[in-house]
Amino acid sequence: MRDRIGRAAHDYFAGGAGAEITLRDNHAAWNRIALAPRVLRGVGERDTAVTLLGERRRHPVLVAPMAYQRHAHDEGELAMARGAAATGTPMILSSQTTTAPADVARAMGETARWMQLYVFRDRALSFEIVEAAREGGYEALVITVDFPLGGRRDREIASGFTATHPTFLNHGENLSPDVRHTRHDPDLTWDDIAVFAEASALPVVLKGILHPADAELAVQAGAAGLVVSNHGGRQLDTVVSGADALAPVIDAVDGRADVLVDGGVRRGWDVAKAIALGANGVLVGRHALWGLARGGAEGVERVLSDLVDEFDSTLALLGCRTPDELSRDHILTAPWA
Ligand SMILES: Cc1cc2nc3c(=O)[nH]c(=O)nc-3n(C[C@H](O)[C@H](O)[C@H](O)COP(=O)(O)O)c2cc1C
Ligand SMILES: CC(C)CC(=O)C(=O)O
Repeated sequence: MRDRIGRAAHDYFAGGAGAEITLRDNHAAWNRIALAPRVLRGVGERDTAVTLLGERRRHPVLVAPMAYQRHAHDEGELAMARGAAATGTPMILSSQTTTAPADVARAMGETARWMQLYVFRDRALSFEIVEAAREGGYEALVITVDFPLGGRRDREIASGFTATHPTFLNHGENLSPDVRHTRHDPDLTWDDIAVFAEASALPVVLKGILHPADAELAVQAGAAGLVVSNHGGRQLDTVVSGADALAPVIDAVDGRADVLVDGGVRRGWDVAKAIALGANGVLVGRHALWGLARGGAEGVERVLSDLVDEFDSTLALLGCRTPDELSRDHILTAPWA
């Protein structure tokens, strides 16, 4: 993959904060959960559909927002959108998209798209994103709340990635790590959330919640959903994984908002574990990105359809016909953990 996309882009995509302890743990944490199947339950007829933000979706998987996708493949976000749409997978478009939101919206067709929002010091830039979300028929605004500033990413610093494909916001200038990591508004607080909710007139999802007390504040701030996430291990090293943070957040939210989770999701049984713990949906980041880098839209489609097929067969093997039938009764702390 390094040969295909270059070392700097590879290390930007693959890398995490610090010594990447959290990055490694994100996938390992799913493997610390063991599954406890039930048998003889008549699972011939199954349906992977779930309800997310009040809408019925074919399955619980979404594509996570990821910046600079043209550095992974020439067709960037367009190919990601086509691969996602082919599998009925909602895509969350990054604020740092290298393709115009309107073009991505067209490529998504009937499949849902959500827009991710970074709140910059220059609020006008953020309102441009909100406007693009409205115009492109995006169905939710995903405000990322774990980025007061960029994490210290040793691998990225060592290889010095500079984003050279223009984003729809930066109107052409190259984005060095210094610019990338200091444009965000570090003074953002809970009070600001309502402003963007109002401006967008869209349901708001807060991405980057790990603490149950913050989950409570998110509900009080009017969030329709939240994403339990450590930003793919890219912000603060040694923070808890999404898998481990999930259950306390679900208990705190107590059904008042949708709860999604991300970090290290690669297999159908990872998805099943998230749903069994009580999540409504799961975001997939790098797993989809490597599909894009390997094979464009077809690569994305393959990765996502394999993941959903594997989730479907996991349902059957756990004795469930629908995601609703998954529960904490199906999971144990792994004896090997
Ligand atoms: C290359 C890359 C770029 C990312 N860009 C963004 C972004 O623009 N906005 C955002 O909210 N999260 C961003 N993230 C975080 C992802 O949305 C997601 O939380 C994370 O990748 C999930 O972990 P996983 O890659 O292990 O699936 C990015 C992640 C990666 C790997
Ligand atoms: C441009 C960055 C802010 C995108 C991002 O969220 C990341 O690299 O993790």
